[in-house]
Amino acid sequence: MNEPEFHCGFVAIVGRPNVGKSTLMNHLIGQKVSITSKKAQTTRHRVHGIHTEPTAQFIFVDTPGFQTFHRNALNDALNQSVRDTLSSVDCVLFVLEAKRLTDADREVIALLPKKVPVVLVVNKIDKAKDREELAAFIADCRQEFAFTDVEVVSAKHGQRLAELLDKVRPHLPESPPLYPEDMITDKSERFLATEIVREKLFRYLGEELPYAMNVEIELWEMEGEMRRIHIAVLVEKDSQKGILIGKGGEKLKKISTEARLDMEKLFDGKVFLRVFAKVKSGWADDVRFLKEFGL
Ligand SMILES: Nc1nc2c(ncn2[C@@H]2O[C@H](COP(=O)(O)OP(=O)(O)OP(=O)(O)O)[C@@H](O)[C@H]2O)c(=O)[nH]1
Repeated sequence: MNEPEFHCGFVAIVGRPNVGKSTLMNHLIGQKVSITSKKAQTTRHRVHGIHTEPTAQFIFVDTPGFQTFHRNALNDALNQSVRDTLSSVDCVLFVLEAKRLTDADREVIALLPKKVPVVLVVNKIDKAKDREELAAFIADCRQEFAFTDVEVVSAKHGQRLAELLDKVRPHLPESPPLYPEDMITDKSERFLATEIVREKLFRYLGEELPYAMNVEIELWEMEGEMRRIHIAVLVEKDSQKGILIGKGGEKLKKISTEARLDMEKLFDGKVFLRVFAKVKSGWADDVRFLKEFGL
């Protein structure tokens, strides 16, 4: 008897910040690997999540959101990285929030590829239950772009995700699996550690957080079973450093403690974590520096 055909391919998830891309990817691969928060722009790096079935493997690429307000080298680099991602995948999932089509969404639509199938994913349908309104919304969206297919989902509640996969599967080329079956992510512990710190920064600094901020690992050592980790938070100005540290160092302490607890859970071992602020003036426009981040 012949072996059944195997299909394997890359799927990009795009959309403006906050539409639910990370939540969607986490549910599609069945485990939390990308950090979500209420603030925009938490996933700055390209990451892979993998979903393997008996005859197919979906390799998801989570792309950064778009920043429309601060135009500098950092954002140009982010947009370029989105374009590069979209031209190199087998299928694109374009995510929208149900009944919300904004100018920021249209900016993303403008970058959708013409030669790659694009499935429109209308997310957060738990917040938009009226069927007729939803149908009218989808019809409006179809005026904006020639989507290959459409699916309505609730990423957060895991609704209609199997149906969504059914619409992606036909676009995966015939190929053996590229990753081992039990692998759900190719992100390293180091990357996950910086994502955890980034999430805490968003949570505790909120609107005060400068967008041009990054997180860098300065030290990563194993001491027996314990990980010793030093993480620098790069800010542009001394004043931002002050905001980050907080009165009597309270804020940074809280960020650091919570990040450590999350890391210990994720890595299943003891962590000694030091998080500190560092001023790197004008770094957002320094493209050479960005390259060190793989952007
Ligand atoms: N009600 C509802 N909320 C959702 C759903 N999916 C995601 N969210 C929420 O929307 C917010 C943003 O979700 P994320 O997954 O971080 O969004 P993102 O598009 O990855 O955002 P960026 O990383 O900023 O690009 C979070 O508070 C999620 O809990 C959904 O199906 N229903």
